[in-house]
Amino acid sequence: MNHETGPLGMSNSEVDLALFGALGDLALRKLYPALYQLDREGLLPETTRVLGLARQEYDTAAFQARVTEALKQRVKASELDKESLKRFLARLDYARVDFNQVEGYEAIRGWREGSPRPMIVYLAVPASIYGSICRNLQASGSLDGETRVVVEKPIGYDLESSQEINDAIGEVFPESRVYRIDHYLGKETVQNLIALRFANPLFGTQWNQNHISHVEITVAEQVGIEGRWGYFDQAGQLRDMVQNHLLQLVCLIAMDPPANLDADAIRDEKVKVLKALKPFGTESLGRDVVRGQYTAGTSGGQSVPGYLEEEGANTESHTETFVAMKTEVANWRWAGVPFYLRTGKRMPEKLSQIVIHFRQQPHYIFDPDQRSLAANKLIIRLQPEEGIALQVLTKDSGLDKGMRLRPGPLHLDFSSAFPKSRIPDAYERLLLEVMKGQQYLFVRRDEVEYAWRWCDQLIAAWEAHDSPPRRYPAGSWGPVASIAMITQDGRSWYEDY
Ligand SMILES: NC(=O)C1=CN([C@@H]2O[C@H](COP(=O)(O)OP(=O)(O)OC[C@H]3O[C@@H](n4cnc5c(N)ncnc54)[C@H](OP(=O)(O)O)[C@@H]3O)[C@@H](O)[C@H]2O)C=CC1
Ligand SMILES: O=C1O[C@H](COP(=O)(O)O)[C@@H](O)[C@H](O)[C@H]1O
Repeated sequence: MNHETGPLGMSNSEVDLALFGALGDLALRKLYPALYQLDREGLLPETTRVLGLARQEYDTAAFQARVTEALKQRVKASELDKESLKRFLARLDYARVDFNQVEGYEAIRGWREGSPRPMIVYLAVPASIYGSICRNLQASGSLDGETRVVVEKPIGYDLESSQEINDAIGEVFPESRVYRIDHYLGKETVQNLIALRFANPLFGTQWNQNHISHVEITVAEQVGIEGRWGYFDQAGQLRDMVQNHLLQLVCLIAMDPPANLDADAIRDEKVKVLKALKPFGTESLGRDVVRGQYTAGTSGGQSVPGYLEEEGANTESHTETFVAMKTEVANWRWAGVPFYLRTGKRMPEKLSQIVIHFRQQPHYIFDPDQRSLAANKLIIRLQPEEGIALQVLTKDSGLDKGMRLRPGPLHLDFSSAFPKSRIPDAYERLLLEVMKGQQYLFVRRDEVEYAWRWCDQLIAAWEAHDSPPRRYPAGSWGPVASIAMITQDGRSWYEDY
C-alpha cells in the first residue's frame, strides 16, 4: 500500500467514516460498492472503519447482510471475491439513530472512543436535515478540529435555501472541512479535461473564441425518474442536472488556467466562469431555451409510461424532464461562442459527451462540396466508453479519389488504451480524495451559489411565462424544438463518435 504519511505518523487516508443514511438508495447503490472497490484495490488502510447510521431496527450482522446483498447487485461477480468481501464487511458497524434526536449521537462517541484517526461524516440524507445533524454532532461532543463533512447535491432548491443550508453547515464546519459532492467531478474523463487542456500546448493555444466556433454538451439519460417522483417533481431537470453537473462541465471547459492544482486555485477560476454566464432575457428565453416532458414511449425495447403516468404522479405537473439551451460565457476568451447544453431523462441511450467544434480554416482550397466537413472536432466522451477523439481530415486513399477529404478520428479509448486498468466509479475517486483531505474535486460554497443565481433567474422567467413543457416520446432525443434551436444557427447536435 502506498499512503502518504500525515500527522501522528498515520497515513493521510486513515479515517473513521460515519455514514448517515446508511440504508438509503445512495449508500446502497453507490457508496458501499465504491468503498468495497477501494478496499479490494488495497486503497483503504487496514484501520479504516465505517459506522452505518439509520433509523431502522438492524444489528451489525443484519446490516452487513444488507450491504452484502447490495454489493451482489452492483459489483460484477468476477470482482466480488470472498476474501475481499470478508475484509470489507469486518470494517462495518451499525447504530440505530434518529438524526433529529441528539441523544442517539452517543453511539458515535462510543464507536470513536480512543480512535486517533480523523472522522469523516458523510451525510447521505436529504439536505433539509444537514443543519440538524451538524448541530447534533456538535452538541453531542462528537466532533474535533479535524472532522470533515461530506454533503450531497442538491444543496437547496434555489439560492436562498442553499444559503440557509450552507449557513447551518458553516456554523459547525469551516469551509476547509466541507466536501460538497458533484459526482461528475469524480468521473475519469472529466478529470482528464483538466489534463487535456492544461498539459497539452496543442489545445492550450487554441482554446478560445479565435479558434473554437461552438461547444456542445449532451447529458442524456436512458432512465426515467426511477421511483423518485416526490423529489424529482419539486426539482425538474434544470435543478437536478444543469445547476450542478452541466454547469460544472461548462466551468471545466471554459475556465482560465489555474495558477496550480490547489483546490482554491481551480475553484477561483470556476467561479469566474459562473459569474460570466449570460442571463436569459425575454427574447432569448423563447429562442434559446427548450423545456420538455416525456410521454409514454419505449426504452431499451420495452414500453414505458410517460412522466405524468409514473407512480405517484400529479397529472397537472409542468415539471421539465428535459432542457436544451444555448448560453454564452460572456468574457474575453469566449465572447460570441455559443455553448449548447441539453440533458433529459428517457432518451434513447445513456450518453454524456462534450464536443468542441473548432473553426474552419480562413481560406479553403478543397472540393467546395466538402466544405461542411472542414472543421476539427474534439469529442470528449464521459460515458459510456470513456474516451477522447479528435476528428481530423485526411486525404481519402485510392488512386481515383484525387484530393478528396475524409474525416476520421484520432481516438483514445480508455478501456482499450489502458486495458488492464478498470475505470473507477466517480464515488471511488471522491471518497479517496476526502480521505486524503484534498478538496479540488469538491464544490466550494460560492460555486453553488453563483450556479443557483443563474438558474434562479431562468426559473423566474419560466414561472412568469408559465407555459407547459413541450412533449417528447420516451426513447426520443427530446422535443423537436430542441433540434430547431440549434439548426436555426446552421448547426446540428453531433451524433457520431
Ligand atoms: N440516490 C441517488 O442516486 C442520489 C442521491 N443524492 C443525494 O443523496 C442524499 C441521499 O439520497 P438517497 O439515498 O436517495 O435518499 P434515501 O431517502 O434513499 O435515503 C436517506 C436515508 O436517510 C435516512 N433518514 C432520513 N431521515 C432520517 C432521520 N431523521 N433519522 C434517521 N435516518 C434518517 C433514511 O431512513 P428511512 O429509510 O428510514 O427514511 C434513509 O436511510 C440526498 O441528499 C440526495 O439528494 C445525490 C445524487 C444521486
Ligand atoms: O445527480 C444525479 O445524477 C444522475 C445521473 O448520474 P449519472 O452518473 O448516471 O450520469 C441522475 O439520474 C439523477 O437524477 C441526478 O440526481
